[in-house]
Amino acid sequence: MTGGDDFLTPAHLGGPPVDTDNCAREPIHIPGAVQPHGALLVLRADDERAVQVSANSEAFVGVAPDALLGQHLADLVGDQGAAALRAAFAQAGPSAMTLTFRNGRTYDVTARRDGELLLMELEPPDVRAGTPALYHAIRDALGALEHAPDLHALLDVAAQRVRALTGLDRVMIYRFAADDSGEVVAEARAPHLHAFLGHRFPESDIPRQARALYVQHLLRFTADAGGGQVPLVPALNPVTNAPLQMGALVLRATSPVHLQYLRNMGVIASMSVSIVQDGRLWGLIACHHGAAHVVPQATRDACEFLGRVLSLQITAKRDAAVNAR
Ligand SMILES: C=CC1=C(C)/C(=C/C2=[NH+]C(=C\c3[nH]c(/C=C4\NC(=O)[C@@H](C)\C4=C/C)c(C)c3CCC(=O)O)/C(CCC(=O)O)=C2C)NC1=O
Repeated sequence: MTGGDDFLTPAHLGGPPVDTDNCAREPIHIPGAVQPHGALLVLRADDERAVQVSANSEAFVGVAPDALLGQHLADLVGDQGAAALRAAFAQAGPSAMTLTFRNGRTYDVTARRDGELLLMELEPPDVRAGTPALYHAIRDALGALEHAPDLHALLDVAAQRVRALTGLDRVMIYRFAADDSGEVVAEARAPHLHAFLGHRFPESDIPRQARALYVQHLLRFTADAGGGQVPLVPALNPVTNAPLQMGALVLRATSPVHLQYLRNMGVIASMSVSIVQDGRLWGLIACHHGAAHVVPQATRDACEFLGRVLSLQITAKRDAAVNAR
């Protein structure tokens, strides 16, 4: 996804307010801000020096943006950390690691290269990362998905297992119809919550640019729908002279329109994992929580993995049903 004339100018660059008439053109991939539970550092690949950072950098790495811009990778994480990051930046996709910064603080870091830029997303470390309990939960979920007898049972199992893995209040399987409206076709929820199962929602609830982004990037997460957002400094990336492309970033600030939608539903934290079939968004694993909550990196990665397995199993169940005729 790029900027282009089919998107509005971002609000932080003087664009118009987003409303129900133009929200399908909201440039959600270039919000120019991150969610406050993490921090973003962007370095130029050529010289490994910081060129754009989130305004909350001092709270994370102990250096305010003005002093941080221009600093070298090794200044931030030492030579050993820099070597680990170089190996990560050389990978095709994102790499997850835990690093201790020069100020003595340790973070879960998601590192990736995007063209001429090196991106580092910092989040508070996850105590469950790499624990046997997480691996057992993933392995058990895999087995349950593979042994589901039909599509209906498969979707129920997926909702139950993601809820068990994350501890979120509600996990739904949301299936898109041909007209891109959708229906909640499976649900695992806390007993005190009313059911969304069987409810249908209009196409506009997940507009076209969001659906397009979600085919490319399989997981998005909002830790606190009332938590505000932290701008990038400077607003435009000095290497590209354009807004930073943030569609792949888990810290990407969520559309304010969607944040209002979540608050109206009494939902404070939200996560969804794409279910993709034949290159099209078949549906979502849509998760809600009634309080601000950070789903840790390792748990998010496990949910994204289960989403990929679910997509494959849906294909397998569909093909089995066709062959059984
Ligand atoms: C139980 C049913 C149920 C439904 C149907 C549901 C919808 C839903 N909307 C989502 C995203 C967005 N919606 C809008 C815009 C609008 N939404 C509207 O209703 C109108 C007012 C509107 C504009 C006029 C935008 C810009 C985004 C992109 C946000 C971003 O990625 O930055 C997501 C994925 C994100 C997530 O996981 O929370 C979900 C899962 N979530 C549920 O639980």
